[in-house]
Amino acid sequence: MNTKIVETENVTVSFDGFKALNHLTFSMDVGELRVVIGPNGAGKTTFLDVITGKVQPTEGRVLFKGKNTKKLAEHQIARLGIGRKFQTPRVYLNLTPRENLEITCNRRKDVFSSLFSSSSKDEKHKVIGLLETIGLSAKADIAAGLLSHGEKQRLEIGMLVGQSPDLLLVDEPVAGLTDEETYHIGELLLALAQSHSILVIEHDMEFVRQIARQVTVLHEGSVLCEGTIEEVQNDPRVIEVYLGQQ
Ligand SMILES: Nc1ncnc2c1ncn2[C@@H]1O[C@H](COP(=O)(O)OP(=O)(O)OP(=O)(O)O)[C@@H](O)[C@H]1O
Repeated sequence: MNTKIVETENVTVSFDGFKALNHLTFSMDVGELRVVIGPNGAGKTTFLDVITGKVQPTEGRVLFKGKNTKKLAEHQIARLGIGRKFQTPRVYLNLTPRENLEITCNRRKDVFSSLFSSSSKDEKHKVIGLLETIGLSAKADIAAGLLSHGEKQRLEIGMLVGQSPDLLLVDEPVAGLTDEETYHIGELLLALAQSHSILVIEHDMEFVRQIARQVTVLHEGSVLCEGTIEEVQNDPRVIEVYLGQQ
């Protein structure tokens, strides 16, 4: 059995000759929670784009659960078991959190049949469990548009989890959140990490300290260093290119 959930081997992504990723070799284990940090322009978003197939490597290869994703379209890679959370929440604001979750737990149906056909008992239980996990049971039946920014972020994370992905990619989930909301997102990711592989990109070092086990630092499209948060924070190279500027 392959113990790696995702691997990039010597991946380069060139945009008109500029290398956004430069011979990037990275891997993470099944079940791991990994945080990726790095200065602006280090290649963090491109790194997620190359994993999801939004961008093709110019050189090198990407493996998901041991399978080379080269020939696959973005939606096919998603179906292999990757859920991606973008920076801004993408939830249906006119629907309630419960309805938002019902739609995503039931991906084979379209939005209308999900809403107007009765869900099975199992689906209803799954949604109730997810509402609890994301801490929105008390707000399950109000319009999602009335939720705070942090609650919307938690709802979207719940929607991704409802699709039962093997790997969750989470891009800067706490940008623009209050300290309290940031803490809630951290606790949620830690709870989800007990049963999912999660890769988080983040700038907020307080948040990184809350959730991080293993940290990867990207710089100029390559891995600058990897280690525990203490190791990374004390690495002179990281202080020079990143932490010293914060
Ligand atoms: N489609 C593109 N065409 C040309 N250059 C690009 C493209 N996408 C990204 N780049 C460049 O590649 C480099 C890496 O970008 P990327 O967005 O991956 O960095 P990042 O680490 O996510 O930065 P930030 O922290 O600011 O979001 C940047 O210099 C960016 O300008």
